[in-house]
Amino acid sequence: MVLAGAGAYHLHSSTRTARFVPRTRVKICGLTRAQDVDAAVAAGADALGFVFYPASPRYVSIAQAAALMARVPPFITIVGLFVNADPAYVREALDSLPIQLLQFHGDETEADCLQYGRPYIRAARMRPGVDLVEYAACFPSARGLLLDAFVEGYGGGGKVFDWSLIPPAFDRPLILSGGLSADNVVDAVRRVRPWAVDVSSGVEAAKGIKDAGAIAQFISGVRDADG
Ligand SMILES: O=C(O)c1ccccc1N[C@@H]1O[C@H](COP(=O)(O)O)[C@@H](O)[C@H]1O
Repeated sequence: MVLAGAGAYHLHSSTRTARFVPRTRVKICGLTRAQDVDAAVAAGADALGFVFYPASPRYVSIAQAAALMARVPPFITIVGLFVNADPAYVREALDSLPIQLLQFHGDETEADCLQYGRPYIRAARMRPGVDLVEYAACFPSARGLLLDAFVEGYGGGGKVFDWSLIPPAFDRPLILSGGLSADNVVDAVRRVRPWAVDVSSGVEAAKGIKDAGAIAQFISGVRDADG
């Protein structure tokens, strides 16, 4: 590996040739409290996720989200997460809030995701038998594929999936999630070399309540793995 500014050259797992990998982006998801937004920003998060799925313990209303998002400084991406939402609700959120990227985590089709004319990432619920290449081909307009473990309730389950299900030469931006924490993120980044990692449960003291120390440790682990 050769260090190069904010990124590094790593051996590509399938071709064994060196490939430049910029620093791994970090998204902290499921923020419900002002102090947790501040902690994620202070720790160096690249993106913050807000869950607009009423069944989630991390659900925030549009009014709550407005207050939380107002704290976010420039150049940190604000992500709105939806699960099989009524399009009118998504539109209301987009009209009222500074959401920069949509995350669709339910059973949405590409047409469902595209109707808002905004950049989006599409969650793939990973379990044995899922063909990621085939799945990704259904979402050519997605800016990236977010890989999460298949869990009841669509996501945020704190469960790790088998990373060997990811095809080695997959050529779309990958956001790795599902049961990540400071304990496994170094290994995850070194093995998968994703574009970004996304975490919710693994940096929580309780559901929807983030732990500032765990967020800082998580991001520090990602930086170590990048090093
Ligand atoms: O966070 C939630 O409650 C949630 C609910 C429904 C769909 C997705 C949700 N969160 C996303 O799930 C993954 C994995 O989270 P975890 O780290 O395993 O808890 C992550 O992308 C969250 O953004």
